[in-house]
Formats: sequence, C-alpha cells, structure tokens
Amino acid sequence: MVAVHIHTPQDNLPEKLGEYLLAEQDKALSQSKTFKVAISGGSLVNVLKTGLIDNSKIAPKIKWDQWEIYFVDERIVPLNHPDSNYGAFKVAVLDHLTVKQPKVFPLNASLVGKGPEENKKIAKEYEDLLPKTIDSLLLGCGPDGHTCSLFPDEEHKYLIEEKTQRVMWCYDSPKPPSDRITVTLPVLADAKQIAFVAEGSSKQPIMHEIFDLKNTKLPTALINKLYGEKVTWFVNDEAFTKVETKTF
Ligand SMILES: O=C1O[C@H](COP(=O)(O)O)[C@@H](O)[C@H](O)[C@H]1O
Repeated sequence: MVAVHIHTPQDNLPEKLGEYLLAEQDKALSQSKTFKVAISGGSLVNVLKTGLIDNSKIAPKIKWDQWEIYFVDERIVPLNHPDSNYGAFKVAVLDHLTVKQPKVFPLNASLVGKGPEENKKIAKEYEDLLPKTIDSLLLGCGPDGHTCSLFPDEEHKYLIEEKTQRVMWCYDSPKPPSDRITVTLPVLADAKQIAFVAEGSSKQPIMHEIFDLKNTKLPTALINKLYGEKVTWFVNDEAFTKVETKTF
C-alpha cells in the first residue's frame, strides 16, 4: 500500500510536501547530524521553491545547514546549462538561501562532454559519493511513467533491471538530453522514505496506468509495488482526474 495525498488547488500541495519534509528532517536529525535528501529535476524543483522557500510557515523551520542534497538523476551537461538538474535547483532554491546553505553534491562537471568512458566515470564517481542510506528520496513522474532517469522502454531495461551498480550512465535517453546518470533500484531499496510529486493534466493518462492498471512495466508503478510501505504520492486533483481506484 502506498500513501496518496490528493490536493485541490485550495489545498496547498507544496505546503503539504514541506510539512512532510519537515517531519522527515526532524526525524533524521534526532538520530544523526545530517538529513540526507536526494532530489529529481523537472517540475519538482519549483514545488520545492514554493514549499520550502516561499512558504513563511515552513521556511524558518528548515535547517538547511544540516541538509545534504544529492540528485537521483542528472543530465550530463555543464552545471549552468538550462538542462542541468543541479542548475535548475540552484536557481529555484539555492540562490535564495543567504544565511545557511546545505551541502550539495553535483556531478563532476570537469568530465562533462568528453565521451562514453567519461560518462561511465561520472556515474561511478557519483555512486562513490552517494551514502548507502538516503533519508528522503524526492521523485518526479514523467508522462511516460519514468522516474529518476529510469525509462520504461525496452532499450532502457538495463537500468531498471540493474541489481548491483547504484548509479549508471543512461545513454540515448528518450527524453533529451540524451546522456544522463541515474540511481538504480538498489538506492531506492535502501532509502528510508520515497515521495513522488505529480501535478497537472499532462499526467492524467499515466496516473490511470500506474494506479488503476498497476502496469509494473512502468518504473513508477514497479516502485509502488516493490517499496509501497515507504512510498507517499503528492498529486493534485487535476493529475488524478482519471484514476478510479480508491485502494492504492
Ligand atoms: O527528465 C526528467 O524528468 C522527470 C519528470 O519531470 P517532470 O517535469 O515531468 O516532473 C524528472 O523527475 C527527472 O528528474 C528529470 O531528469
């Protein structure tokens, strides 16, 4: 069973995500000096800005200097490139933090654009810096059911089926840019909590496929099945219009 929070426009999804993260932060910091979070790119970064930076109830309670922030996937582009997940997060969130900064772990930009061997090295280096256990994974869901850079097509099965390597080079990505790195299922298996965020009408067909048809060929639906007990979805009612089931 996964937990699903369905938000109406009046019911503020970014604030609910912020409250969830505050609770996870406080839980982690009661046992450790750091709160380890790994985030997606895409639409999630603006939800984080609204929930954690712009929200005056949440913002003062975030202990940014005790956060370690990793990326569940990253596009292999320079960090200031418009496609960079780190770059998008920097503009949306980090640039607004003037007093306390988290420790952020981007990929090794010096290896970007050099070729296949360097792309594998970027993935390996990222695997080496990633802690075994992440407290909170914050994931997106593409309209094709991908999450992280784990894509549902046959050509990219090697990523979702990987059992050992924790971070891999994703080549020929169906969504540009073509070269990426992504965490694999072992990282999700070891994480303490997993949250998905999906908003908007473009996500309606895929929400139906994930929640009604439970099509586990989709990485998102497979993650629900494998790790459901620690999975929470934050969706808005627009994205969830076509979902009929009430049992998740
Ligand atoms: O390419 C990516 O897409 C997914 C989904 O993005 P969204 O904009 O549809 O939410 C994202 O989670 C992933 O990190 C990103 O690299």
